[in-house]
Amino acid sequence: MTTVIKNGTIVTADLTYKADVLIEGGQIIEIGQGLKGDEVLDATGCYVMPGGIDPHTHLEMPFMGTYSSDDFDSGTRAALSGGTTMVVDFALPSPGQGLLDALQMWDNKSTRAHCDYSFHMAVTWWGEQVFNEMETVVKERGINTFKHFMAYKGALMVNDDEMYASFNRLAELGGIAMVHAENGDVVAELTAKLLAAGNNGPEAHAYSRPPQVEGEATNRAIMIADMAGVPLYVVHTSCEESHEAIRRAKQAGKRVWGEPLIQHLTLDDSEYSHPDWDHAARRVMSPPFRNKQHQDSLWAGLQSGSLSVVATDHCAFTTDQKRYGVGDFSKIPNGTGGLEDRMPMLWTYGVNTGRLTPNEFVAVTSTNIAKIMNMYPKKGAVLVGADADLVVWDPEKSKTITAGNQVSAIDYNVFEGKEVKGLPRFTLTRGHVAVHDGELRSQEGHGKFVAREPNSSVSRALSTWKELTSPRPVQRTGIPATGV
Ligand SMILES: NC(=O)NCCC(=O)O
Ligand SMILES: [Zn+2]
Ligand SMILES: [Zn+2]
Repeated sequence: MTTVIKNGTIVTADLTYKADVLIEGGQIIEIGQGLKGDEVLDATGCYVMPGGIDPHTHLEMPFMGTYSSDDFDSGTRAALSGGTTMVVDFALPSPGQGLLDALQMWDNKSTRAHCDYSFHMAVTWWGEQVFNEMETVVKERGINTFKHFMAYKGALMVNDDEMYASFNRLAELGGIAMVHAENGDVVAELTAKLLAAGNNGPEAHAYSRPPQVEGEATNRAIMIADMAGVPLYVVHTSCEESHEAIRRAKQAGKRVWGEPLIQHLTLDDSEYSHPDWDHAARRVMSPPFRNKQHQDSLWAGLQSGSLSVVATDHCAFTTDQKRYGVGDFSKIPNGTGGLEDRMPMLWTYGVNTGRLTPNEFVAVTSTNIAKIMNMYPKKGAVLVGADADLVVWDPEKSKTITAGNQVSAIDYNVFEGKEVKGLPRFTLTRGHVAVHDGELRSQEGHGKFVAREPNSSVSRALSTWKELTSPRPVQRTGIPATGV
């Protein structure tokens, strides 16, 4: 059985051209003119692009006394309905739990996935077991990215010595270090001070995490990664202070990537001043939403290439869950949704405004992610032999985002009321048409785990450079005798 996408314009990270795409066995088998297939998808007036990859999701994640409400079933359905065909979720050991044990839990949850997925591993504590199991995770489980939380003190946070040890181990294994960059010690102090002063509403969450805590931690992580000789990926870059550190590092030749979220690009901190407690609490996430100047900085980063990808950090809690924090903002589960809306929101606010070209859109939503995480061109490409994870994008199709029509399991949407123009006509996951003219036809369990090899070309280049420039003893003649 073959499927052909006809009459569309292919848009990749570097090319735009008219051609048909023929698919068989879940892969692209031919690209050309006048192709024929058993099933025909008409892409007239549409762009045929690599499906979106969301490199940062938390599906059914145990966090702050509860579980995020979208699981691998509803979360991946939401992804597909918005044109995202792959998610990379975080396997998160609780402190003291082994990495392989945690991975087993994520393996069990992800059997319900409707689209392909992969995992990052989180390092939430440090010890011999973690050191040893990292090798198995990389070499046998196909996971090459490891996240470190510099915030959430007393829960997930790791200290500098632990981070340095883990980064060194990753450099040996050919992996990539990731960080949630906020200074957790300072956040804890500010939180206590705000609560003591009676500042307990959701707006105080933002006061407790100013841009400086993110800028400081980003810079610290960059320097530690440089000393360990490991590439670094900074998740949810939300402000100029963090972007500036990344920009400076890149200009100095360091291997660092920054990941803004669609929420930080399009929603600002005025949301926390809303008179309705629920409205503000639903938008509590870390880092918090920032002001317009920070947003401009993030957009400029995407345009110039100092920031590399756009994610969601999808970690959706219901209003009831958010209410755990009534009277104490530090108990509001941190996280927002966005899986379903990332692609249409970025197209509307990025491409339709002229901030991004369609090719740049593909780069930051898919291709750059596949390259950084070492799964290109299986994913993130429209090429013969690539997986047929594709979105047929109708730039004229529009809708108003509303929780009433969303796939996500929660009862609100942080983008409620936003008009988006640019939506999928078809979304294909390994050739299966999961969205057909707006109708969701996805299949539970269709999604497969995508293994990612270590030693990407960037990792290899960096280790070559570090080896070449490593400290060496000076060869001397005539060394004096030791004094007595
Ligand atoms: N970002 C957030 O607030 N929640 C999800 C966990 C994390 O990534 O920090
Ligand atoms: Zn985080
Ligand atoms: Zn996250």
